[in-house]
Amino acid sequence: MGYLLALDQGTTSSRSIIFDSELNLVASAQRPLPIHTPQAGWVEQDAEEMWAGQMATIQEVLSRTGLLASDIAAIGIANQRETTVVWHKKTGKPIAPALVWQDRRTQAWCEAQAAMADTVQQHTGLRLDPYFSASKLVWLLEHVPHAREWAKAGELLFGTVDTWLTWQLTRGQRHIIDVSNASRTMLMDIHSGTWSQDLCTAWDIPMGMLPEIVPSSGALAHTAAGLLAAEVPICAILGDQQAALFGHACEQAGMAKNTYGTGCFMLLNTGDTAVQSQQQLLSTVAWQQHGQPLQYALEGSVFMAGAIVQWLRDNLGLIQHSGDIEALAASVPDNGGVTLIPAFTGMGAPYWRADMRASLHGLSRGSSKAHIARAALEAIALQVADVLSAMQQDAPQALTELRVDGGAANNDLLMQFQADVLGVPVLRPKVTETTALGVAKLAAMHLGFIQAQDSAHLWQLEREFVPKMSASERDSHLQRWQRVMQAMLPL
Ligand SMILES: Nc1ncnc2c1ncn2[C@@H]1O[C@H](COP(=O)(O)OP(=O)(O)O)[C@@H](O)[C@H]1O
Ligand SMILES: O=P(O)(O)OC[C@H](O)CO
Repeated sequence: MGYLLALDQGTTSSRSIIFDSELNLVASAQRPLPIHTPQAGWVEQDAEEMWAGQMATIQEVLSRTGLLASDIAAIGIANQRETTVVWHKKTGKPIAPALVWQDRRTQAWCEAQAAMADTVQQHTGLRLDPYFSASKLVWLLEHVPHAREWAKAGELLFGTVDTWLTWQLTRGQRHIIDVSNASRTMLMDIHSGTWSQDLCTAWDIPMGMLPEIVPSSGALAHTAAGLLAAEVPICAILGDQQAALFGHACEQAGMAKNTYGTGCFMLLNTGDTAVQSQQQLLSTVAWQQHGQPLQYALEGSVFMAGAIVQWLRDNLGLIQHSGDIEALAASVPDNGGVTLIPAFTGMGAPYWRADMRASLHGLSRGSSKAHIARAALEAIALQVADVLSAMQQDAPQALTELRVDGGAANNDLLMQFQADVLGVPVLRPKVTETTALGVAKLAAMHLGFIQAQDSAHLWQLEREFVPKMSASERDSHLQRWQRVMQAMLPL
């Protein structure tokens, strides 16, 4: 008894991580999660494969530690957000593959809804964009044969990945979504934390298929009898980026983190105020602890970060492993004039151009794969610089540090360049499983293992990257990036 099991269901992999009651990391298990791109702009995952992989990691981490299910005091779930699953209530079978957050097939639908953009922003804090679940849900209702008729008859259920995992963990007893995940559907009123009847009516979405919105912590559910050797309570659920914000102990307004995973997600805690962005950023629910008011964040979402490295690895074969990019990029002193605009799935914040596609600029006869590798890492950091600059206009308190995590945050060259182009120290913690730590901590707080005032001490610095670049060099990087970006924006 007394251990916490965090499920971190990301786009790249499913992970299960066990922490002890003081939140020391005990063990973890990981399974890659395949991604399918059957058409340009389409990005899918198999929801059943996702669940099977997640369950396998639970069993693996338990058997590796020798712990029993009865030793686990609580499960916390952190998940890739927006990804949309629709399944049959009776059989639990998905009606189609999960439409992943990166999927852009609903671009035309979003364009057709343009007149609703302001209403959407006022109600949900979001931009009308294919990124969010609502357009994906409408697409499934319109394109899967019989889907709308089944949905109207109450035979289908919708969920984001937390809903799907909880449904599986409880063997269909609980159909719930935590409020942070619900805030990413483009169907929730961000101020009240309830489903927007107006938006559901406008888009003909039967509200009966929507899950119950619950706080991010509490006695939310428990695993079904027979699934594990004991029934384990589920005490915390958060979208993975909100979980990382919590894991970084950014619990006070004004604190920010950036996660470098498949995409990059910078979140700034704005306390109990849902800031209406003037800079094309998103307003989102950070979390709601049991019995507490909603807390909010401003978010800049970048669609391609570590995924650029995966593209260089899998599509171009420039490297064998993601981690190899650092040595390749470090083998040249600079980018040799090469700029990569990574709009593989359009550009997210602050551009929001679903119609844009990626390009390589400034290639010469002397350009090598090392220059492209360097341009790729720089593109990750420069997108983050764009987001930070937008954020500072919305919430003008100066950011004095940036806490980082995610797979690509292990790349020292990238982190140094990030500190250089931001002009702000970049702080990498000892526990880089920040997402898992965040949701485990939220569960631990609910159980009383951890007190709010102890939270900050759980975050420990591993390395600080101090800006070293001269102001003129920084300006020249930022200006060149902007010049190329503006030139590549479709008319
Ligand atoms: N050393 C590295 N340098 C750059 N990118 C990396 C490195 N290691 C991993 N990555 C990238 O990080 C991503 C995986 O990070 P992770 O935080 O596990 O992502 P997610 O939570 O989205 O599944 C992959 O896209 C991978 O290419
Ligand atoms: O899979 P990740 O960790 O890159 O996170 C995906 C985000 O939640 C998408 O909004």
